[in-house]
Amino acid sequence: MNSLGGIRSWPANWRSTTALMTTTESVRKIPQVLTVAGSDSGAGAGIQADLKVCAARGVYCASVITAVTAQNTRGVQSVHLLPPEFVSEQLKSVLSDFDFDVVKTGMLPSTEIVEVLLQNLSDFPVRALVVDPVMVSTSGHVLAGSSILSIFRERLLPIADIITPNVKEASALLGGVRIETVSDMRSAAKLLHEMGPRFVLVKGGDLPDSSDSVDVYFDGKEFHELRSPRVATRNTHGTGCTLASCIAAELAKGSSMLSAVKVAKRFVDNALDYSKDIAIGSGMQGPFDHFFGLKKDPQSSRCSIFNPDDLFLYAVTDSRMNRKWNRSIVDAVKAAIEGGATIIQLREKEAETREFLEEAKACVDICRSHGVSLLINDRIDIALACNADGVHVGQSDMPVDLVRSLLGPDKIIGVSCKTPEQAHQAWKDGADYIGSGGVFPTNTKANNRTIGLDGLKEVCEASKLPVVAIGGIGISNADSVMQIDAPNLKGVAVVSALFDQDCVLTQAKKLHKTLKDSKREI
Ligand SMILES: Nc1ncnc2c1ncn2[C@@H]1O[C@H](COP(=O)(O)OP(=O)(O)OP(=O)(O)O)[C@@H](O)[C@H]1O
Ligand SMILES: Cc1ncc(CO)c(N)n1
Ligand SMILES: [Mg+2]
Repeated sequence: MNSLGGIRSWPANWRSTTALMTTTESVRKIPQVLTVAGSDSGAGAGIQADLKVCAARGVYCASVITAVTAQNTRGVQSVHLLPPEFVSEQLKSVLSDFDFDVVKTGMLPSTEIVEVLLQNLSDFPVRALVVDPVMVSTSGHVLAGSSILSIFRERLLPIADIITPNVKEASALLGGVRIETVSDMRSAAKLLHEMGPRFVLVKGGDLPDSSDSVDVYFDGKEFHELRSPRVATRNTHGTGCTLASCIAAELAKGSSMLSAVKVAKRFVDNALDYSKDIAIGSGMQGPFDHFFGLKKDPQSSRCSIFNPDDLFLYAVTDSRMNRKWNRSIVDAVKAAIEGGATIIQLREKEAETREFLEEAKACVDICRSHGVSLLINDRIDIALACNADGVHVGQSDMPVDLVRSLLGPDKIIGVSCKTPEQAHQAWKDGADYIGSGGVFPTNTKANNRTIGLDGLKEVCEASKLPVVAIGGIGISNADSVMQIDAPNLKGVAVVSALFDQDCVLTQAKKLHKTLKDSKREI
């Protein structure tokens, strides 16, 4: 938070105390969020959504209620504001007792209620503040009138770490500017950032005529467009509250802001998709199910999300080669990382499951200690069992949308694609990157059609996802691959060039240098 105390080290290395705390025998602190918001009797949005999201993400959530709404899937019938003094009693009660990592605000329906919130936050400083400036429900009902605009602009936004207005709210905060396109959203995010919040996310769920659902994130320097296919469903009641609470929950677990926002967006996508056909209530704004991922352990999720630049030097292991050179997978992986590999994939086609699992666990430990992500080829079961960072699948392996639903929103998924159509499908299905090739002929994969540099370029141009090139790439031709002039081509994946060699470390270093040099030339 900006002026109310708390820490100021966003975004680089902020970690909640919870994430850093070691557990002792008798005390285990779990991440804690406080939501200050309105009650929705239909339980799709407001306090009820916040509680469900935090529970689904493995985070404790306390709730201070600012208003009670009579609301269902048809709309808001009535709103009852709680007396500001009583909101203050609730705030004092929990803030003096709990050790919150993050405070998230939703419906703050009057200036007086914002005043008591500000007073309590200055009495009890918290580590981070997420402000969802709720003003109008998607059904069109006013939840906080224009009287709150000036205190929002002057006193609440400047102390927020992130604000998450939808397009109507962004427009209201900016005095009524028109926001009808993604470019308008970018301009709005920039202007809102000037009001003082450290990060801005303008949500595009309600943007007219867009087939993708696009949110615009601005950190004061760079914009990120977070884009996903729009889910065709009437069950979108509470998406905004869900997104902001999920951001708060991820921050409480120790995520950086951009990771938190990306995971939250994917959480909303997954929940909407999972619940698109459910029927609750008779109106046009149905709620959705936040617990689609109940089977998974949210606490075990990684703190940092996929960084496309990690595809730079992508090392893929091969058991035959390791046997030939008489080295273990673990030694091969260690040497590759020491030589500069930026991501590792274990590709074990013949290994016994038990043996593979043990090796994979050992590799996870090595990779974690070096901050390098580890993916498993094809074997979703092994990836889950060893808590790898993700998987890489081929076109005839398990479908990517199913892999995504099994692994949840925060694992990395890569998919091999030879054509623009496959690349588009990979994006639609929720992959994080594509591997494209074989670029050149290779002995590693027999009978594999090569696509050449032209084919690679065509796939890169069609792909909304970052691309890593694969197939017959080594020190002699890596430069020609990197020179194809595609901004989303992030690196090369290699097998023989590293592992069918006497010294993996030396080859990795050489290849890393080659890639660095060719990057400099581009
Ligand atoms: N049909 C959809 N498919 C995919 N994502 C969606 C859809 N509708 C909304 N979203 C996403 O949900 C999040 C919330 O966006 P939205 O703009 O609807 O917020 P809001 O209007 O504040 O929500 P609420 O409906 O709770 O008032 C955003 O990440 C947005 O992109
Ligand atoms: C109580 C409440 N808060 C927020 C929203 C925004 O969706 C809503 N509809 N109801
Ligand atoms: Mg909406």
